[in-house]
Amino acid sequence: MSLDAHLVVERGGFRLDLRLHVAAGEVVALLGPNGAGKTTALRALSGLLALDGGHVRLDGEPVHRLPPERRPVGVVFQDYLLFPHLSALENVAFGPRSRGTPRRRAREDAAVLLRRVGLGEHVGARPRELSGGQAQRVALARALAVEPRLLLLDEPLAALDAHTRLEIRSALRRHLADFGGVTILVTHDPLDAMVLADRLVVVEKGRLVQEGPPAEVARHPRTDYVARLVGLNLYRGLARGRTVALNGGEVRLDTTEALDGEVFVAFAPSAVTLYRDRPEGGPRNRWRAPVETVERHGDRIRVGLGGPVPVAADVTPGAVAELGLVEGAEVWVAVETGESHAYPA
Ligand SMILES: Nc1ncnc2c1ncn2[C@@H]1O[C@H](COP(=O)(O)OP(=O)(O)OP(=O)(O)O)[C@@H](O)[C@H]1O
Repeated sequence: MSLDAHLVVERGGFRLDLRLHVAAGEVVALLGPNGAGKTTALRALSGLLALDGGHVRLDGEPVHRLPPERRPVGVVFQDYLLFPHLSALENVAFGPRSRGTPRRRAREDAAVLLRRVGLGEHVGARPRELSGGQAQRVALARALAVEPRLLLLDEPLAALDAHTRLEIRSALRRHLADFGGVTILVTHDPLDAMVLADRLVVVEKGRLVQEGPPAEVARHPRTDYVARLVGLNLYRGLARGRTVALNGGEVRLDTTEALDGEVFVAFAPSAVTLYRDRPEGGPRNRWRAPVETVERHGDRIRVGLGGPVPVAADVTPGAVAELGLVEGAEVWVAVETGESHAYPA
């Protein structure tokens, strides 16, 4: 079971042009900023939007001319779209019923699926009687009930509170591991993507800008969006040996990799140290910058700095007081050489 798709869709001034090749059992997360075309891609795959060009093939068989209800595709929508007047069991049995499965068989299969997602006790419940996490699992069971070859998940955990999200994320991971077809997941949450996906596909302005295993993408972001997503500072600069000139040479960074030419340099906000006074040592990897933002980030404080090379730094709450980190204050920025790495642009 594999997916081979070339999705070309025009919507007003927007054009999606995206190629996707996904192997059986593989989970691909589609990521991208707002308006990048992720939902458009899912809708085109499910058949809710017609293609203006390209194709969708499952196991080599073209399905893009089939109406949505005849495609071997299961969808979990962001808000689940469960039928409010039907029980959990009837919601799950609905798809197979409308595809011609006899009522009794459809209900038996639905009961098995609901047990599998841990809802054996709730088969008779209406959606309003279910918690967010339970409704999410009904939606997943409903998508799996049509025995899809392609499973599409649109922000499947977005409607859940943080605690439930954690629990459902691990449950979803187990269900996806058992699913033999192709899964495509749209999410804004980097953690969902990192935990659930085998491969990330990043889309910006309707085009693929980067793809790869989550760890690889996280280590080597190629766009500002990806860098922000994985919480790294990212720059383009000119490398000569182990030194990279940023912003035309005003700021120089030493890196562990020796390279020549255009490179990306990435480092985590935790690799940045702030000082009130000029730190000792040579001229590299330190510069003066104004504080622009100060925000809580987990148990650290993330400080946004302007100046020649805008940078995010993570410091302790104590450092904020000690260094007087308020908007407009000027500090010295130093980047730990061993923690910044460079790779060809
Ligand atoms: N019904 C529509 N008619 C015309 N253009 C649309 C329509 N829906 C979306 N678009 C345009 O298509 C583009 C892609 O939208 P899409 O919803 O696919 O993005 P997305 O990546 O899913 O964004 P988000 O993360 O905000 O959900 C946007 O630029 C949007 O303006």
